Amino acid sequence: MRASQKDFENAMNQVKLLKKDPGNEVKLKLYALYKQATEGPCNMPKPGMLDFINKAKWDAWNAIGSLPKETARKNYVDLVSSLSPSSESSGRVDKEPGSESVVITSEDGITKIMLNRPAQKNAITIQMYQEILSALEATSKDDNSVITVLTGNGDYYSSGNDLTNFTNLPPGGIEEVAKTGSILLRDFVDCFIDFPKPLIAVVNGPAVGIAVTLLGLFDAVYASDRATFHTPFTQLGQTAEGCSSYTFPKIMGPAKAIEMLIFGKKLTAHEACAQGLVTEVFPDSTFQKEVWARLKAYAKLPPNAMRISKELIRHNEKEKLHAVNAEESTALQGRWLSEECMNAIINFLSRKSKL
Ligand SMILES: CCCCCC/C=C/C(=O)SCCNC(=O)CCNC(=O)[C@H](O)C(C)(C)COP(=O)(O)OP(=O)(O)OC[C@H]1O[C@@H](n2cnc3c(N)ncnc32)[C@H](O)[C@@H]1OP(=O)(O)O
Repeated sequence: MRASQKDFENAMNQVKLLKKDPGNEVKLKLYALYKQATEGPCNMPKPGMLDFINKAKWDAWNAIGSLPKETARKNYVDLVSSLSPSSESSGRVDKEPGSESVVITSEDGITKIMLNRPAQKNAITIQMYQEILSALEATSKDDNSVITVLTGNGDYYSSGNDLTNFTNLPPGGIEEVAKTGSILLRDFVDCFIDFPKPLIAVVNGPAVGIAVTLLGLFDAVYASDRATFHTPFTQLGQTAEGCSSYTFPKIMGPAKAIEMLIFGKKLTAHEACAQGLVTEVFPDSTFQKEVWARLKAYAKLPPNAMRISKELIRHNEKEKLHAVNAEESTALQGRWLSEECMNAIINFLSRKSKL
């Protein structure tokens, strides 16, 4: 059966109302069929290899070859209807409660900042960096907030930087991404260096990259025995950040820090605790119960005494930490433009069909 122009237009509207993201592969198929149905065979010059998104779109469209417009229109309508059970097309586009990527809650003097992209292992997007930064700024000024906790929802604490942060190229290209990324990274880490109240990491599962390095700036790190600590910077053509080039050698000595930061050795929770990166490890079965009971008790301690003690312990290091952060952010800006880094990201994203 043919699909009419009206069917095609309805299908286009239905796509906008889908509640669930159909995933990149399906979105590329939809794009390609739409272009074929409206313009015919691919007529655009092939985008450059670093223009990830446009290249993926071009590849998808070009792969359809000379499929007739009529057939592309029908395939588009069929594909949309396979994605749209009747409950999907009710027209409501409200966000489901709890669907935010960063969930911030406050109770009993504890501000909890929870990374909430469990399906992506809590990989941190640009928007999430900004939201965490704003939450830290707000909670540092909130008199009702005594301690602040960063944790993850699901089986991971966080898989670190979302590697697709590098693929959505603005008009200024990869250079602009590297420059704005470096500024954001510096501001983000500065905020952890300056945070005035007790800052606790509740590491509920594996941690990767920046989720690990930042731990050197926390006041206590409680980990489930399921957690692991992995900084595969060299494998990604990147370099250390989060002040870890300074804090890790101080915490665990240069020999152990180098194994992690240069060679990408992954530590278990017990190993990280033995190295001084983790304060205490708990069995996963009782982790949440034990840790939150302890944090509730800590949050009842006199807040000003805790704040002043933190200042006494940390203030001598602050200037040094800001300088290290600036250096690391500049080094990474250069790394993000390197072939080593591009190839590593392309490898990850192609493995995950994200290109
Ligand atoms: C402003 C910029 C600041 C930058 C600061 C610099 C920071 C640097 C870093 O943090 S470097 C570390 C970067 N992270 C990684 O290299 C980890 C990459 N991910 C993995 O290696 C694996 O996904 C895993 C080991 C975390 C988990 O493996 P597995 O259990 O096999 O699950 P999947 O791989 O199937 O993952 C499920 C789902 O999540 C997506 N995903 C996971 N991590 C990331 C990520 N870091 N970036 C983007 N997407 C990620 C993965 O693609 C899967 O998605 P899919 O289901 O395929 O749609």
